[in-house]
Amino acid sequence: MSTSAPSDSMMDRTFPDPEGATPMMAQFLDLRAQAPMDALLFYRMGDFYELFFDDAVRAAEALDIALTKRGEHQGEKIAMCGVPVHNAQAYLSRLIKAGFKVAVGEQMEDPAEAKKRGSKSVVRRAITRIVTPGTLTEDDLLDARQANRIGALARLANGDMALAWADVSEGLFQSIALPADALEAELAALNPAEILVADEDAKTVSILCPGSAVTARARAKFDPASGDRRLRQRFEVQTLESFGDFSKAELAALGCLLDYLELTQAGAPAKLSAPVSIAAGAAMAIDPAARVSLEIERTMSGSRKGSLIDAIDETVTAPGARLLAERLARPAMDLSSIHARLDAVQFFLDARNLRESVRARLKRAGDPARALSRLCLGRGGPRDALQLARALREGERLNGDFSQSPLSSPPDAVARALEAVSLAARPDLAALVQDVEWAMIEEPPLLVRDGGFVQTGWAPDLDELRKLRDDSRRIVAGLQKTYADESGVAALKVKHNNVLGYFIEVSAKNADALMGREPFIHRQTLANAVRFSTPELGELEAKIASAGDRAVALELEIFEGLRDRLEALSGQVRDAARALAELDLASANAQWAERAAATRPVVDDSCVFEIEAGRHPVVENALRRNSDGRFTPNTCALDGAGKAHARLLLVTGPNMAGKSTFLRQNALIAILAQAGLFVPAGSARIGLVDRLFSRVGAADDLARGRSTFMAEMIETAAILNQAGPRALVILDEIGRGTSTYDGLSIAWAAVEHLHGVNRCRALFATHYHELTRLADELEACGNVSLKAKEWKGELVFLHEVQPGPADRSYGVEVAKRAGLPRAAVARAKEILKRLESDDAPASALADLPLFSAAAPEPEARPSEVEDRLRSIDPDGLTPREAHELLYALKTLADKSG
Ligand SMILES: Nc1ncnc2c1ncn2[C@@H]1O[C@H](COP(=O)(O)OP(=O)(O)OP(=O)(O)O)[C@@H](O)[C@H]1O
Repeated sequence: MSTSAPSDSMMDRTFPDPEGATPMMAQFLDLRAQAPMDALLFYRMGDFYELFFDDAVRAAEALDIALTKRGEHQGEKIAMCGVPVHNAQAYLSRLIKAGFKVAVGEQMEDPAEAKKRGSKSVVRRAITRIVTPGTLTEDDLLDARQANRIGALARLANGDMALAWADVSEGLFQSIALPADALEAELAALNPAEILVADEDAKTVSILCPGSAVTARARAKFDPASGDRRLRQRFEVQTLESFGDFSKAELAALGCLLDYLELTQAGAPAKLSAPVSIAAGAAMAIDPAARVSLEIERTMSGSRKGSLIDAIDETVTAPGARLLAERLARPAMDLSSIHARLDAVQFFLDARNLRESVRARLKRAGDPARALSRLCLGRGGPRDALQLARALREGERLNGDFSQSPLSSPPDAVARALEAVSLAARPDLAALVQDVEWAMIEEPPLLVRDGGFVQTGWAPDLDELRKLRDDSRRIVAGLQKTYADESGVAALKVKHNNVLGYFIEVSAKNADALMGREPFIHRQTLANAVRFSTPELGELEAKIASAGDRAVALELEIFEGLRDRLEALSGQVRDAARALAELDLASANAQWAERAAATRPVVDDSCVFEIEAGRHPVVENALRRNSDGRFTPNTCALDGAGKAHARLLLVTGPNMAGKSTFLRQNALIAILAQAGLFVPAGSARIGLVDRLFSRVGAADDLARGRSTFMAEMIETAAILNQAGPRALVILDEIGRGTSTYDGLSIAWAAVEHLHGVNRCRALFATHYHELTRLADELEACGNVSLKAKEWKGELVFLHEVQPGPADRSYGVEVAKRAGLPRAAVARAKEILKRLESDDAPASALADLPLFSAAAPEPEARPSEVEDRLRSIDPDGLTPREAHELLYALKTLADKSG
């Protein structure tokens, strides 16, 4: 989602002043002045949201709806467009996706109320919400399996930085103080839908976060002291110390974020958990290039299909899937939590029956965290409340399943999650769940507005009103027969509409039978029908309407009561929702481990990286799907200390032999292991990796005006400057985008630097065979290569990693496989032979005759005359044009002649 397009030009807009405006237009302009300039204003008028002036022009274009005019203001017609309220969500969604924000101006009173103040008075309206990409809660505006984060980046005058973020749909509220070199990695991990920055940082951040809507805020909004005050007020504490130790920059970022959330929710602020400060270094830092090239959450082309997460995700709930994404975005650095998560997966792998019952129960649990947020924001309906109760009920049943299981007690992480979903330990919540389940019908409506969701038997008063309403309706239905008998018009019908209420309708030819006769009162004559009312129908109408209204009001009251109780227990509900997601993720990873023969990694504080029979889950899946044979597992052994194994391995081998796959699979295994998940390998031992760098696959970074080579060098520079001894570095063919000698020298120097200065674990794939000599000179540098062999003149890749360097590169054979014309392949072989036979390649090239024996056969190409002839449409030519064309063709033929 990119918002830069609309929002850039939105800030420069102006709206007319209210001088001489009609009362309604004056009210519109007043609301318009209150709404942020970068938002469109939806102005509620009955069943429509109307947009005026520049808002209307932009919305009509973005939504492809009619732009009309309505009255005049200061002598100019007012542009207008509108969207129906009942369908507003769909339009909102399109506008948000197109990068707009929308301020919603609602009617705050019944039009009848306004009339009481005088016939000219305008219905009171107020902005109740500003819909922005980062503050959505509605299911149909959100991706169920993806978190929706809003971030705020504070940069203080002394250079200190912090990032704060919230997930309004889940209530999460966190911050982290950032060293400058961690900014890019943190932003990439967060991947916010919207990010708030000070005006002057907006440009830079929109480059760093190309997928996020960047909202510029005044620098004054990032003030640590007012942030501190705002937070204390909001969370009703004297000091924030009990929540953690926040840096000034964190207070500035959290404060700005809270201010914006309050602004956008217009006085009904999102229910947020108390802020949590995340320690810098608590997660493995993954640089943005690595995140993209490893295709963790989505592929380079942007789809989830084909990504790591898509290959391993076996979760059965959306919150479980979001938790998986969160774990992969921030693999942990804390050994005890990694081990606890792995214990949970191991438990579910062993306890197959329990795993199945957990998964079956969770499938019914839905998305309680998002339902709770909607309810707390006053946007939730009966369906949300019931879904939430059902989720909590399933949690309770899970406790029952576990207590009946003959297995030994579950590991800590599972036991804690079970405790968090135990209703037995929470009597208030248990009572509430029971009440919601009782009060609601089996399939309640989405919205609370029209009632009809409270179960018969729950509230006697409600039943009474409904009975009154239904009895009256039955009497009305009975009256049709009575009136037909009385009037002798068998075809007489009792009908209902909003203008007349209940009425009698007869055809024009039967009207005389009722006209002027008691109790019938003539009301309307239409072309084919005549309508009558009776006092009795009028009375029943009033009774039904008032009983119906009172019944709906009572249902709303019941709903509000349940909602208030849920809100009061929101902390417990949120913990339970999180625990259900934990159970989903652990059991899902066990499910995947069983299917994909993944194993439990050993993660410790050593510096080794020992993967035996490792696989790339995505490539393996693709091979299986296309029946392209089996994935060849490969072993990788590194040791940061340079003792047990090499610290840096040079990986050589032909193109297409599997070098990039080998590099990537090892990086992915490190991420999975520290995320607390099983890994696709025979066995794995991983000493904690604090930073993962990867430069695999060249890509232009046109947004930043960088060529492929420049982008590659910037990323390589970042690695050489930042990688510490705990880092894992994956480098693929650096130096390729420049001349051979330049490239080779850069690659050479990079290997030496990584080996001697960074002293980190590294895999370095290269086409420069000269580099493999470095293994003899550097004490902790080794060679591995991917096997290939020639068989009956064809190249066969074995995809097998073996010790030692590759003997040659086979590039020309790969080109042949790719379909390079035969003549070009022959020519390439010829050139290669010369180059390989000579020590000085430049002179070898100079010797090569420009048109050698292997000169390519000219390929038959259509002549210019033929091309021209093909482009002619004979039926479309006038005789004169045809004549001229004939001459033109003749000239062409003579020229090429
Ligand atoms: N271990 C493996 N087992 C089976 N097939 C593999 C394996 N590794 C790679 N392949 C197959 O080979 C293809 C090419 O792999 P990869 O891109 O890793 O080669 P490469 O050596 O990096 O090539 P280049 O040097 O051209 O970038 C993959 O798409 C996959 O189909």
